[in-house]
Amino acid sequence: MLHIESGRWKNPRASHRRTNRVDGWAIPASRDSKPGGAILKGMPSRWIDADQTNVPRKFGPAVHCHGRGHKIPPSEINYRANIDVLKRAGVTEVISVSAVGSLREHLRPGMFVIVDQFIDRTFDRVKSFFGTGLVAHVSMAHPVCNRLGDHIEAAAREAGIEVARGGTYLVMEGPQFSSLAESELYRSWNCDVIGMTNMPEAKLAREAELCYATVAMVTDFDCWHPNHDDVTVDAIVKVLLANADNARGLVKTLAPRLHADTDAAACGCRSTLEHALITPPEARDPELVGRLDAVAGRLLNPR
Ligand SMILES: CSC[C@H]1O[C@H](OP(=O)(O)O)[C@H](O)[C@@H]1O
Ligand SMILES: Nc1ncnc2[nH]cnc12
Repeated sequence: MLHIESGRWKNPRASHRRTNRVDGWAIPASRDSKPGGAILKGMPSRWIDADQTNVPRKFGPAVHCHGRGHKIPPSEINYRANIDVLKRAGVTEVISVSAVGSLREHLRPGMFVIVDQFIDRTFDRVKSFFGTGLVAHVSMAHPVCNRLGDHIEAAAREAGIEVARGGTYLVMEGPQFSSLAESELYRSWNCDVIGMTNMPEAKLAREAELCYATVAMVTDFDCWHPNHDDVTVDAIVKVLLANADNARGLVKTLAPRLHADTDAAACGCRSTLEHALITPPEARDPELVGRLDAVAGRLLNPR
């Protein structure tokens, strides 16, 4: 529902120019294929959704991946454009704040879960920046940044938020919610929470060498719990609104911690492409190489 990605930028002025030059990934043709609303116009002051999150200005851009007014369904989000534009903006850390259903008794609505694994059951989304003309295989063994997870956990505890560290997020295609048989299947796979948006986002963030973490805000018990009603949008929105202060509190507490982290630059997430490109330089498609100037610029156009 409220889904933002935040990070820090190195040089807002320069990134603004670069963003205007290439408006998202793959030169989007329509307004809806552009990244989420808050980042559309490219002005740094508009990227920060201060009215929604009170994100301190220096913290960086916030992107509503469903667009303003929640008009874009999970399958239609241009995940590549969102990540590409964040990379162009100089963002280095992406934190996804996502509504999820709980698949576990102990993960109750209102709790925040810092997930550390995903099972990707989506099937109708483009999942890579790479492809014919330049093939890359990055590791997704550990899909989230543990360093960011540590900061989020510490910030949540400081802000007095009930938080669980670790958990597996099942990403379903949607937009319909799960059947009872599906919900039970995911529980039997030891999944902890379920949502519709974190894939391919986490994969693309990894390809773009961004640190990525998810704060999953539990809003419901999906449809498996005998003592709770089946999930509805109304119920989700109610829980989200009741927890908006916690989400704001977390972001506020987190921002100074991230800025003070002198280990960030050496984080392993920043070099995931190092041994991932398999197509030799002479066989690469120049057009694709050109489009990858932000995502893989560190390797393709070393300074
Ligand atoms: C509003 S119900 C379903 C919707 O909520 C979650 O979105 P997000 O991850 O952006 O918070 C879920 O994944 C669905 O897209
Ligand atoms: N039960 C659920 N299933 C899928 N996505 C969700 N987002 C919030 N609750 C959800």
